[in-house]
Amino acid sequence: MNVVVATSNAGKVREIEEALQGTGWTLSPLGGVPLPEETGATYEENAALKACAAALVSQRPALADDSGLEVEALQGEPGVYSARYGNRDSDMERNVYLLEKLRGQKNRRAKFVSVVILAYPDGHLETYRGELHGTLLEGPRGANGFGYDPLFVPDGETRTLAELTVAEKRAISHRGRALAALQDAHRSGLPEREITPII
Ligand SMILES: O=c1[nH]cnc2c1ncn2[C@@H]1O[C@H](COP(=O)(O)OP(=O)(O)O)[C@@H](O)[C@H]1O
Ligand SMILES: [Mg+2]
Repeated sequence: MNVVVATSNAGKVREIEEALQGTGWTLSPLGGVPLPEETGATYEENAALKACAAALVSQRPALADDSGLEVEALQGEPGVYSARYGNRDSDMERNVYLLEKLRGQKNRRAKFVSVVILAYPDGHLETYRGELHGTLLEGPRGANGFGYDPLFVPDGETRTLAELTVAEKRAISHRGRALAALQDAHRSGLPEREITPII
């Protein structure tokens, strides 16, 4: 199967390529296809917007991830707005913004959520979800990964996500789990597919 990876986030591309290595699928980059604005209120809606747009334009199956960090002490913020949190332009600035919001806060619990959608040009959608629970540090550690990885220590780990290799992160992460569920569904024959007309 030739699948378009509907993201321009280099960190996600790296993780998706590593996770799907064993599938035998050919993964194609988005190319110049512009992704729609994320106007949805949920990860599911945003992932569907991105995957459907890419599937329609390319006329091939397309895979999109919409994800975010939900912080307990901030009532689930930044959630679906993680990519633009505080209107800051870079991962580093968003990490600084988050640390400021959490200054003096004892409750550092948070979780990552990833929703992966595989959309087909005929309008079929497959949806997979993964979560990763952990705690947020008071300063960044590590240089791997992307986004909020340097602040996040998964439960059962002493290292941040940014101190793990791509394979180590995949084995436990929200995105790794969603992508593993996708592979399981395809290994055991094509899954029941939810039929949602795109147009
Ligand atoms: O695995 C992760 N590690 C660290 N941060 C993540 C991870 N997954 C999602 N995020 C954060 O949530 C945001 C999710 O962004 P979104 O899925 O809307 O679009 P994007 O693909 O344009 O980044 C990321 O930009 C990042 O800040
Ligand atoms: Mg989003």
